[in-house]
Amino acid sequence: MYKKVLLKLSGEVLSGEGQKGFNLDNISYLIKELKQILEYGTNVGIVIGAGNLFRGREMSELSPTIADQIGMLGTVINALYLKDIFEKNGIRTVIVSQVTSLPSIRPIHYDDINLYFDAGYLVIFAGGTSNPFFTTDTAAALRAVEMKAEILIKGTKVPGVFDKDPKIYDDAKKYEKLTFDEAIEKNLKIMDTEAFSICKRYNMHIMVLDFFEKGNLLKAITGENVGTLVVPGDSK
Ligand SMILES: Nc1ncnc2c1ncn2[C@@H]1O[C@H](COP(=O)(O)OP(=O)(O)OP(=O)(O)O)[C@@H](O)[C@H]1O
Ligand SMILES: O=c1ccn([C@@H]2O[C@H](COP(=O)(O)O)[C@@H](O)[C@H]2O)c(=O)[nH]1
Repeated sequence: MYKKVLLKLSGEVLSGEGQKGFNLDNISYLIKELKQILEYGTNVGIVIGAGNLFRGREMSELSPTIADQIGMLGTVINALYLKDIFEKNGIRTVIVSQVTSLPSIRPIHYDDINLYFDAGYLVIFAGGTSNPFFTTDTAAALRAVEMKAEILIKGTKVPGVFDKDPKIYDDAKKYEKLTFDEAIEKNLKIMDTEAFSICKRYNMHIMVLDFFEKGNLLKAITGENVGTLVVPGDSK
């Protein structure tokens, strides 16, 4: 049973696949899945994407640095939205970020993260890495290492890592397990190379799973590989 995890959620978890904005059915599903693992006393940090609002790469009319800043602010909007809904549902939540000084957002202080967990809070890391040219996958890798998580769980809309994008290729084959080196060499685009590199350097295992499959998160917390594990060394 994992006791401290960083959960990276795609923004589309909040809207539904291919949708924009917020869908309350999706959010109540997220709350149910989260409550199951919080009941076990697992400390949860969340990095939320912003694909339901803005992705820098989709705003080609803008300069990349501006588009990416808008994308990072999208993650802040998602974090605020989630904090309020979580708290209305009994999940005490703190948002930390380096990109804003809004009244409901605290700065990231390493010394405080464990205090929040010890006090029973879920911690949302908003604002990505605070730098353009990155994505929230890289932010998730950084925050997982910073909070000393036991594993980074990427909750997404595909059931794991495949040899090619399963949303495009019907004959894509899923890996049960692979190494960071294999993921980087094969340029598997489920996550950024930067995210794999950080996790490799700091021995942070990753589990990629289909977040839309009921019960997957709880199974992952109990150590069951319900998607694909990305690990250092020999994947056999
Ligand atoms: N080798 C691969 N294995 C699995 N998925 C892959 C692969 N290559 C590309 N993908 C695609 O990567 C996507 C991962 O999406 P992710 O959860 O990171 O959402 P995102 O769109 O980047 O996040 P957000 O919605 O926050 O912007 C999947 O939808 C899948 O189609
Ligand atoms: O460190 C970061 C993280 C994110 N961005 C920008 O935000 C959007 C949304 O993040 P997703 O990971 O795509 O959900 C991303 O497209 C970037 O434009 C960033 O610049 N730096």
